[in-house]
Amino acid sequence: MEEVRQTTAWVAAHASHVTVDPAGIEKVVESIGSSIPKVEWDFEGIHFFDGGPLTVQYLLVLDALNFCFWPDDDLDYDHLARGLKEALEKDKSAFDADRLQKYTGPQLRNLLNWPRPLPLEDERIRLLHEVGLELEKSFDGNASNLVESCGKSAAELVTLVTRHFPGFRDHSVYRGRQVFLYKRAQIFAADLWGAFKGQGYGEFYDISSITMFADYIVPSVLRQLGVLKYSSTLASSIEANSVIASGTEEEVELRACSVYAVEKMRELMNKKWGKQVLSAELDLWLWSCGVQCPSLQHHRTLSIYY
Ligand SMILES: Nc1nc2c(c(CN[C@H]3C=C[C@H](O)[C@@H]3O)cn2[C@@H]2O[C@H](COP(=O)(O)O)[C@@H](O)[C@H]2O)c(=O)[nH]1
Repeated sequence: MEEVRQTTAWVAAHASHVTVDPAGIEKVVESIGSSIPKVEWDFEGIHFFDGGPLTVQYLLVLDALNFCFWPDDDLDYDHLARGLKEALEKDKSAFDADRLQKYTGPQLRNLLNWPRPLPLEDERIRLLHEVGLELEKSFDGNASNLVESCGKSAAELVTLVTRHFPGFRDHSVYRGRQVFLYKRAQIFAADLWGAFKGQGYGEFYDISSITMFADYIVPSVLRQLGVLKYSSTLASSIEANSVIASGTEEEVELRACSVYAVEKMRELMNKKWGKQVLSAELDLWLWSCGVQCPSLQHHRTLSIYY
């Protein structure tokens, strides 16, 4: 995760479309006071949880598919989390490694009870197959074995996930440098931590090493709060709902500056209030604000990473 912190900080220092405003950070930190509003993991009540290895399997499948809902106006993350939960409740073997390798687009739609093709459906299927194949090859079919092999380290879990599953290697090249975001790999660790309440499969001694999860909701919340400022051209293209191509300077800056800004928020909170705040907690609070405010316009990038 040090790579994520260092490379996103470099982008923030060289960015020309997105600025992180220290005064905006100061204001937000002042306004929330010494404790961030506590948001419970699964505040929506949409996730599968049985307290055992099947939950780990569910979360890996969920985070393998946790990206790009916006091209369909009616689709959002809730549909995925709830759809996969209901599928698993109906059929406990739905996410067995051999089954994951065989799903087709129409079968996935059917599983999620979604009436039309999903955005980036072929990619979703490719990633499901990848997860099934690698689980079978290296982890006896079980995501719980993957988690057990990380020695209760979230950083090690992210390393293992990105080493074994190429689809989780979320990075970009920005002005000749490689930038690491690892959004879905990190959110998998945070989801385990949240679902298992820091115990069992969710026990990580270094959960503080996780950064925020660079998606399309949190940047728009940070902008609304005055933490991020956009150039006028970037602001107009987001307002016009134009697609911002994956890997462009604008897109990388939006994501990297969000990671950097949340790290700065947490540093300031630690300094001001002497409290260890986790980026994962700040993230969940910011994300929950964003999804409760559907009028917030977010950037639109076709990407398998978020
Ligand atoms: N930064 C950040 N991004 C997150 C999440 C989550 C869900 N986390 C769950 C974990 C426990 C909670 O109870 C949450 O349910 C999804 N996303 C991203 O949002 C976007 C979907 O938006 P919309 O199209 O409106 O549904 C998409 O990029 C998706 O990848 C998060 O926590 N943080």
